[in-house]
Amino acid sequence: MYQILVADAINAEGLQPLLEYKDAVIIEKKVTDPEVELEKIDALLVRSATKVTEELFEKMPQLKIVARAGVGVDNIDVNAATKRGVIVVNAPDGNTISTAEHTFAMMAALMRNIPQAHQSVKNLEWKRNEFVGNELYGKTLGILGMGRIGTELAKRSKAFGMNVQVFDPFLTNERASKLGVQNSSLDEVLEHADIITVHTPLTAETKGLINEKALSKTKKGVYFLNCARGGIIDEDALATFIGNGHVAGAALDVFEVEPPGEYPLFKFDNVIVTPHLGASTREAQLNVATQVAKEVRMFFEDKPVSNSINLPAMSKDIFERIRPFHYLAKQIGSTLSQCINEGIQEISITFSGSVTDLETTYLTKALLSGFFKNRIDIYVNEVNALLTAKERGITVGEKISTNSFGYANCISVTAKSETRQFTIRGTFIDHYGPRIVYLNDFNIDFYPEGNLLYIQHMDRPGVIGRVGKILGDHSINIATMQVGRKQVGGEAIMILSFDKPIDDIAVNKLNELDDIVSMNHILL
Ligand SMILES: NC(=O)c1ccc[n+]([C@@H]2O[C@H](COP(=O)([O-])OP(=O)(O)OC[C@H]3O[C@@H](n4cnc5c(N)ncnc54)[C@H](O)[C@@H]3O)[C@@H](O)[C@H]2O)c1
Ligand SMILES: O=C(O)[C@H](O)COP(=O)(O)O
Repeated sequence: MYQILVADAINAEGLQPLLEYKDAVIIEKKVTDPEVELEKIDALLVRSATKVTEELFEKMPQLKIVARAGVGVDNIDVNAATKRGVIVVNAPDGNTISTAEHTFAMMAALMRNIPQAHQSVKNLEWKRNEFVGNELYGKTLGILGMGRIGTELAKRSKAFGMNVQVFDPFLTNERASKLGVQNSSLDEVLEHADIITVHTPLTAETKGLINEKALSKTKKGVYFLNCARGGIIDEDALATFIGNGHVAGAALDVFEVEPPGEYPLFKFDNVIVTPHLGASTREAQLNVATQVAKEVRMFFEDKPVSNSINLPAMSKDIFERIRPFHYLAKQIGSTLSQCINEGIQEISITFSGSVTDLETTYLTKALLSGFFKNRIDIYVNEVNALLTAKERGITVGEKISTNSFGYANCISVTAKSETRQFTIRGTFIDHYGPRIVYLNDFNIDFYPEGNLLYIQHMDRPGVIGRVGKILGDHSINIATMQVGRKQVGGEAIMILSFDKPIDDIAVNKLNELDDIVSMNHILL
């Protein structure tokens, strides 16, 4: 009998597929409840309240699946789950509409002072002049993160006559024009928007996306909304800019620490808040609970799950054969994604040599999952990679070729954006491991792992030395260095690897060097 622990408040009706499952027993208790025998639990169902940490995994040796009844998995240590072979599933689209509607409601309430006016009338006051608001009509809404929720919010805002300007590094102009929004840089949105709302996942990259520097680029009188995750807008910086009158107000549904307790932003009348209610509608809760309950049941019935975040659906035997290429494909995808920081329209993958004996479609999906890692919040894996690409308007092509460029096997990938194309090739060499052997027209040879710096530069005497000196001056030890060039004195590339992450100050110094054309920090 499988023991399923429902640790957060999950809609009971949605749990029906599990309640009806004769091989399972449902326990509705917190993970901290002393009555729960954590060591016997097979499946864990959570929302955002329960933190599923490495420490918790250690206490749950029988755990096989964690299901998140919602989108954000930032409360789950997915790497720790993967290491332990625990599958993680979520419900990516069940609460999209509810969250977009909540964000819209917060925006309208903020612009018309509704919470403040409501409280005032209930205090037996009648201060009509104090609560004069602003129309949404004609205002520019800046959306940072144009995924599912950003897109639904844009549609609603356009219906209210707003101009919508968006920043999402992975959005193509073609898709933006289909959605009727203006595809812009972060700075353009910051400079022009009257209201700015964030809808990215919380990742290392988006933490503090709106910080003091970003706030100082905004118009005086700008409004901010955060119905995504606490921390995307730096709360201290926001408090400073509300305090000095630059930011006219903010509406927040999420906080860096939840519940936030004594909170500096609460002292401002022009900050309105809700307790993480974005997904709290009957419809969304029924949707997400049903989705995850079905997924968990499918998993226990040995059927493929569709919103799995971290594990492939295949027999152990086949997985062992494909594993080295699976790793190579993922690293190629992730390297490619970090080398080309713009919206991609097309990804073409060509397999050649011995790898063609294997299930190449699975490798294509692995490559895409590497590509989407850090770009979107749904931890794309082999199960949902193609669908995700389709949803993002990316055409994916796969073919087999007899040309393996002299290697025993080769995976060659070309990504096309609106302005350019980028090709990367990798191979797996027995007893040696995965290698990237071609990068954007240059032959090269490096191990795709760790902290890397990809530098495009001019092949001039002293460039390598100057790079080495700057890194040395910042006490940064170069572990390996590979160089490639097409002709003497022409364009060249360098791939450096480091034992530990390199700091921004050193990267900025390197960027100042004359002969450096461009630089990408790659974390694999
Ligand atoms: N308040 C709530 O109750 C609630 C409910 C649902 C989701 N959320 C939060 O909202 C987030 C977004 O949800 P979604 O379903 O729209 O996710 P999504 O994955 O569909 O969209 C996220 C978008 O952010 C973009 N992005 C990633 N990094 C970026 C960056 N640095 N700058 C700009 N854009 C970037 C991605 O390209 C993607 O299009 C979730 O991650 C979750 O944390 C909150
Ligand atoms: O990421 C999500 O799905 C939302 O933040 C909802 O979180 P909740 O399930 O705790 O309401």
